[in-house]
Amino acid sequence: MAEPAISFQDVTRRYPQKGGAGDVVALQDISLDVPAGAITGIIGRSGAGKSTLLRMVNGLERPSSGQVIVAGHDVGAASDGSLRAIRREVGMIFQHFNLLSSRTVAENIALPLEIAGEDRHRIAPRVDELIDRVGLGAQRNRYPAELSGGQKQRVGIARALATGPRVLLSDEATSALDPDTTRQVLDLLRDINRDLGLTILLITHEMAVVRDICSHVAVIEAGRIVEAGETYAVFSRPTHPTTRSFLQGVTGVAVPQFVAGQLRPAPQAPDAEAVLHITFTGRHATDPMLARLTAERGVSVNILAGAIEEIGAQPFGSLIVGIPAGRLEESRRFLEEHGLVTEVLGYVG
Ligand SMILES: Nc1ncnc2c1ncn2[C@@H]1O[C@H](COP(=O)(O)OP(=O)(O)OP(=O)(O)O)[C@@H](O)[C@H]1O
Repeated sequence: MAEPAISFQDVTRRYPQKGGAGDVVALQDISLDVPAGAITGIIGRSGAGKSTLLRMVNGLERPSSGQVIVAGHDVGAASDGSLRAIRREVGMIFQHFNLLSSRTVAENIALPLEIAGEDRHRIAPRVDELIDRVGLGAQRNRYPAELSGGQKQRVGIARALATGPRVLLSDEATSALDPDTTRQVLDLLRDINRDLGLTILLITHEMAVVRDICSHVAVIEAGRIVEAGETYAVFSRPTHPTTRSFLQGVTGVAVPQFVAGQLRPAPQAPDAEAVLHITFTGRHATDPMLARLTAERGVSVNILAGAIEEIGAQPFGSLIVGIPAGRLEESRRFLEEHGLVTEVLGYVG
């Protein structure tokens, strides 16, 4: 396998509390490889440790123990000089854009080049190229106050790309934007990833962002990574309750209210129905397996909720169905043998 762009190795970060009340453990024993050239999402709730993790990549935070390796450098152990070199390799964009209000679009984008001591004559053409890249030709000489949120984030992206980094960090970059603008900014990030081969590591609390652009995902909860892998695999077979709860919002299916109120952990009556969550993935996503279950095995299937969507370019379907409890095991075996993933949510009756 190719060398990861970023490697977190047994990283722990503690913050001492005032008054000697013991340490806050923001991150604990984090080990994670971020593949080069991919878009990786770290998803977690507020306070889970996302920002702390992201800020370690450019040395804004240092681990209490463990190592963060970026492009072969141990960031936590880096001297000020090598930290400057690492930061040229790592761009960052922010939820609230962090633009300088007294500078125009072009001047904001030029800033990192000026700081890096780039030759004046080389700055102008580079800024033009970046403005083109993010589609802000008409806004070149405007000030941040004259821009929409989406335009401001485009400036942020152009500025982050100015020094030609290999890694782009995104700190909730679309959280302050409306859904349409979010879509456009995510599309831009995906184009940049594809065209420049840039590694993107983003943090978010929205699974829709992960679904839409991340090839890899890690779920963080109370300072620990509870699940990680390729997005499609994690969406297909989530193993941790936190992942499942994040997925509920984006896979479009929830147990309907009239069923949820009656669900029990075990069947009570001889004619009870089992409520089954079925995930259809990859080449099986559009197979008519439920029709075959009925036709070939004579099992009646009661569809309660369902949706089919795309993750990456692959179809992904979720259905919630009712099946006679007495036929449950046989039906699950049939569906699983044909590549579907099933989970029993409970019983009605
Ligand atoms: N400088 C600090 N001093 C003390 N505690 C801190 C410090 N920075 C972060 N923490 C604590 O570490 C934990 C993780 O914080 P972090 O900001 O990384 O979470 P997060 O997932 O990014 O949350 P959010 O989505 O709300 O920004 C929290 O309990 C937070 O209170």
